[in-house]
Amino acid sequence: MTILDDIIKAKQIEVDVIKAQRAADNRKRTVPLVSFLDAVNTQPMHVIAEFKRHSPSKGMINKDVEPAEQARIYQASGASMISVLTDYPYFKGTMADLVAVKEAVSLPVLNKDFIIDPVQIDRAYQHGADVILLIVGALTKEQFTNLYHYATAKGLEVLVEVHDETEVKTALAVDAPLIGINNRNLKTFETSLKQTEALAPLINTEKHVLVSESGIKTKADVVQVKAAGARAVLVGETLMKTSPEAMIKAFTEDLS
Ligand SMILES: O=C(O)c1ccccc1NCC(=O)[C@H](O)[C@H](O)COP(=O)(O)O
Repeated sequence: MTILDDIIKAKQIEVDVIKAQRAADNRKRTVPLVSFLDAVNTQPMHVIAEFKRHSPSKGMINKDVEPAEQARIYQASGASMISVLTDYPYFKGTMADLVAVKEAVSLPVLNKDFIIDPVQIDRAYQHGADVILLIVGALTKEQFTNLYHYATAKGLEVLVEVHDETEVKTALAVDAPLIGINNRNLKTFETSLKQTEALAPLINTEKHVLVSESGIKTKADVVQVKAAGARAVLVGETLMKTSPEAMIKAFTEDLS
């Protein structure tokens, strides 16, 4: 059993609750969809800045920071998208965090959660997400393919997260434009940028936008994954713990 197995088990219970409450929740999306992919060729490296209070690997990261304020700082500092973790049991995030962030910024907003059912995609859409995450390793190939097409049919963009060669093939089978390689080993929690270097050659990075996720701490890390073909980095802990202004600036400037 990995932490991902535990999270998915808990998610099934959450999905049952969402389904039970669905009839009472008639929230309509009131905000336009904002594309991440449309702006991807405007600069050599993008920062996807994550609002992440807590994590299974690190425990409490920052309980004091407020989501709308943090998102405004991320946007003003040059981030290209804001990622909001909405899982509560393991990350202490909520859908209210997502709504607060979407209201605070004009950037695209990624709903980072562990999606296993279309009701979660409906919920993300209703709460103003522009992009959702699908973790290939959390789904069967059939589940993944159905959820992928369900989301894109609603106009959402999908960040398809992979951990190994088989999962890369699954992402390529739907021709996913946005593929994230997660550098975190979900058994040991260790992060290694070698994961991006190992899997990137399997992906045509001219055609697919490659995101290197997790464990990005320094400018040297960004330079390393860029050399492997990444066009964006997804950064959580580093931006929640240190000065996000200086970090985002350093991660995006003087790169060609
Ligand atoms: O962060 C964790 O401990 C974690 C554990 C199990 C599943 C997912 C997990 N994190 C989700 C993420 O993908 C990261 O929040 C994201 O890539 C940012 O990572 P970092 O910059 O290392 O905070």
